Amino acid sequence: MANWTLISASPSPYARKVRIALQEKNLPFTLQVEVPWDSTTKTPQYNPLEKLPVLLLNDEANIAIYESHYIMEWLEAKYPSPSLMPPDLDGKLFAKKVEVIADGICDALVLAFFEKKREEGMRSEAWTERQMRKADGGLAALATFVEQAGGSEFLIGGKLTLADIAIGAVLGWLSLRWPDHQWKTKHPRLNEYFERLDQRPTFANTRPSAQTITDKVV
Ligand SMILES: N[C@@H](CCC(=O)N[C@@H](CS(=O)(=O)O)C(=O)NCC(=O)O)C(=O)O
Repeated sequence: MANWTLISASPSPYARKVRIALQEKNLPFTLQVEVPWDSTTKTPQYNPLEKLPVLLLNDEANIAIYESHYIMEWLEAKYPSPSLMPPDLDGKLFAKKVEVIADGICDALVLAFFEKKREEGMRSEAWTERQMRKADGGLAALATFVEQAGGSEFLIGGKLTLADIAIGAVLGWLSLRWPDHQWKTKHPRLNEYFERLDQRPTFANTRPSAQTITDKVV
């Protein structure tokens, strides 16, 4: 096993999925915490898209794996046990669909977050409303999935999968970055599912925290 490094950011919901998966699969790694929005970040050295998470294999090939859903797929393919995917094809595809929605909520909220950082008079309310609408639609979909799972601890097949990790990551980030968002009130069962999931040790020890962005981003 090479000594792996995960380039992460303290609030990152995308990186948190990978942190949880690496721990659940007992794969040791060093956490390298960065502010990807500052010029100090190392991400451009490894990812042409200049985003984290980036998993550095630090081996002779000096391979960098990036894009969180791809890192999750890569880990599951290379280190299938313990598995973080349902055993059946439809279950696997559903878990990936849940990740698409969870990541999509994050994508929309990141866009809304930076729109709000634009100078007065430069912000587009219509753009922000569009992003918040996508996030609310995604949250409603996740709430429906949780309702359909009938209050079970895990979304699919009675065990932890990618679906739970993706949902836990977005809801943990929402709680940190959008504390006034009313999703907990609007979707109480989704919140109950999240609160229980977030007690799992690999969730409890990867909870997001705020970062200070120094550079002017927008
Ligand atoms: N689709 C990517 C999104 C990753 C992403 O947006 N990362 C942010 C940091 S965080 O939002 O996760 O904290 C980033 O590196 N942004 C820098 C940039 O977009 O230039 C993934 O899933 O890995």
